Amino acid sequence: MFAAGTDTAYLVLEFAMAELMLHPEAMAKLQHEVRSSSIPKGRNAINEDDLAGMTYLKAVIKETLRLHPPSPLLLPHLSSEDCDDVEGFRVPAGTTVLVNVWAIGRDPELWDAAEEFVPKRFVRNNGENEGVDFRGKDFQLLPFGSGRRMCPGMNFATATIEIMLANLVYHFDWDLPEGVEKVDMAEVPGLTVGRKEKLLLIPTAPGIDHLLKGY
Ligand code: HEM
Repeated sequence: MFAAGTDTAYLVLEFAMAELMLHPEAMAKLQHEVRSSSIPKGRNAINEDDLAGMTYLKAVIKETLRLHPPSPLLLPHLSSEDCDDVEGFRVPAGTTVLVNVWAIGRDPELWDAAEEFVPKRFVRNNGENEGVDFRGKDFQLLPFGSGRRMCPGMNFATATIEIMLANLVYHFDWDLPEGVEKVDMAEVPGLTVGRKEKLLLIPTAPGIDHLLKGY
């Protein structure tokens, strides 16, 4: 499960990079936030200590998890008691229940511009992160599930994705390979959903001034 969880974190990272390639204004905003952070002298990579103020980075990851939850139906659950009325349905004890968090994340009754990648929906006017979170309390955003069986790797996974994404956009600018016009967002359905095509991108170092500023 540990290896599977780590692979899942890479899936999210790949979807985040793909969405950022499709939305250059979001990539520019993220790079601005990450490259404006002050990294202590003698260190040239972003680490966990630098992430606290990076609200847009966190919003990009939340928005990626909203549109691309890697486990779109969570794991199967079993109802332990009779539930007489769930939106007009009776669910007897012992029923296998699948929760479609992919559909909930794209429900236009719950989200404005539900199909669009809009990270700033998770940033408040004062620059802090918007209250809706994926920690299992807000039922419109459940990429890690909710309750007793929710993902125990959530904090590890999000910290890993934040650090990897921050460093990728801090150190490099990214382009599509020659001849490729647009990132293909086709997905492979399954218990976990990944991208159909591998994401191929070309990194270029944008000048190293921002890396050297601490030296
Ligand atoms: C972005 C990355 C990840 C996502 C989106 C994710 C999502 C999930 C989901 C949806 C579940 C099922 C929850 C439910 O059915 O209510 C789950 C279970 C689980 N996850 Fe993760 N996971 C991630 C990373 C990780 C990592 C890194 C680890 C381990 C270090 C991990 C360990 C587990 C375990 C052990 C369970 C089973 C918990 C149980 O059945 O009680 N996951 N995860």
